[in-house]
Amino acid sequence: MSLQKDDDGFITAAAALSVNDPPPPPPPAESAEPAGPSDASRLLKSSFDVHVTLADHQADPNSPLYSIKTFDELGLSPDLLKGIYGMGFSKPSKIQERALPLLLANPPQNMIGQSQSGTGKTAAFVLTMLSRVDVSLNAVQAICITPTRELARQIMTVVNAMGKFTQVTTEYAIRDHNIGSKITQHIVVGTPGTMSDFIRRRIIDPTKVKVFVLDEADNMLDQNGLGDHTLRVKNEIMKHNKNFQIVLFSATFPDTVRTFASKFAPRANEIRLKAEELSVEGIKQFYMDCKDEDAKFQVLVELYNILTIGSSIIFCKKRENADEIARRMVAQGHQVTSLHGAKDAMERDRTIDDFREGKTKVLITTNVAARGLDILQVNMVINYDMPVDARGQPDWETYLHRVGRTGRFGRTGIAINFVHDKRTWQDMHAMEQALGMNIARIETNDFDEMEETLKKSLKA
Ligand SMILES: Nc1ncnc2c1ncn2[C@@H]1O[C@H](COP(=O)(O)OP(=O)(O)OP(=O)(O)O)[C@@H](O)[C@H]1O
Repeated sequence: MSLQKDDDGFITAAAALSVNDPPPPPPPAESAEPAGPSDASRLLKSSFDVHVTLADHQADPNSPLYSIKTFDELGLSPDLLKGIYGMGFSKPSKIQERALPLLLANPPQNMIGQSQSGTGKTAAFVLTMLSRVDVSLNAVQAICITPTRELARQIMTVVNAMGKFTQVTTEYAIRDHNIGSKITQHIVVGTPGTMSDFIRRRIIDPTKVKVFVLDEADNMLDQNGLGDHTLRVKNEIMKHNKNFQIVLFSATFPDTVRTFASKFAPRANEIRLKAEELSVEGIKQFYMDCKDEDAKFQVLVELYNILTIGSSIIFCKKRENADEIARRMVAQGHQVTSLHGAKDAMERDRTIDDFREGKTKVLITTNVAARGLDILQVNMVINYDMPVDARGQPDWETYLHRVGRTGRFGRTGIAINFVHDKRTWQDMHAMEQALGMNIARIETNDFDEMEETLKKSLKA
């Protein structure tokens, strides 16, 4: 087996896997307004009003946010209901309504759940973990793994907010987080490498684990990615305990991974989406035709000169590109920060916390931030480099996750793709074909038109 480090510092295994081998502040619940405006940069003031009509979306039968039930009907305990209502949730979304009765049923059943980005999958698996904990027993009973520390911290915020009125305790399994010699808290949330390390070193005793959750499950099972660690965690739990519930959630399940997922979580209840259902309606998608690679930076700067947007994320292919673009934008007077796997843990935490709180408004990053991040005020995503997989092929799953950082839970957002040569054109068309939608052109020579188009989309 050959081991290599991926772009974000994870050790990844190139060998095939066999299933038979043995606190940042919570995001505001209902507001899409940027938090805490500052005069420090021209990027910071938003001239756009983002109208959130959550009630309308939740009443529309075609929306993934629609449901016919209330949280009271989903079999949750009164303490958990208090936590949910305390977070400002009034009605379940479709995935919550459909998944929760299956997830909470006894005897426990495995679940493979798919739903569009920003539709509330986290609450579904967090409520499952919280519901299954026996608070009279001081032992790890639920384990959740997710690809990045940023996501682990975000999920923990949700666990703590939803579990606020329960006696459930929590701990992290992420790098550079201080823990004692033994974790006895009920729910542990972390990244796969650290989780498997903690189990191997007996910091976590897996014998009492009842629920094992994989968030961003397709990524966690990917044989070229984090699958090796994930399997190890599962096998450790299985050594001592045959009856635990396996819960897999993601917005995407490519066919290659789905087969493996079905073996990983046998006899699972499945909630699936068709390819044409994957796009989120509130996210308007565009492309900008740039003369060449160098011209992309000029277009980016112009875009930020004319637009005063809420918060935005710019995705690049490599860490070095993210740092370089950040450096050049700062030199031009823009306030931006970069985030990627080469930064140390403390800096990553500070960067994402500042961005979440609205202290910084532009995040330049790699695929480390492509999945799961839930920051409601993000209303623009830019694919400075189109996403491609390890073989250089257009990666539409990553595309969906990246653009899904905006348009959260019915909000509006725009996604802009930079294309500059035949190759990037082809990549963009591959996204259109895979997702069955059109990406509209934005004129790069006429800034007034550019501004008007984007403003209109954000207000739509
Ligand atoms: N029932 C609800 N009512 C109101 N808001 C909700 C509800 N459920 C979830 N939300 C909010 O919707 C946002 C998106 O939820 P979440 O992060 O769980 O999405 P997701 O489906 O996991 O997305 P992704 O695929 O990008 O990870 C969060 O801010 C969450 O607080």
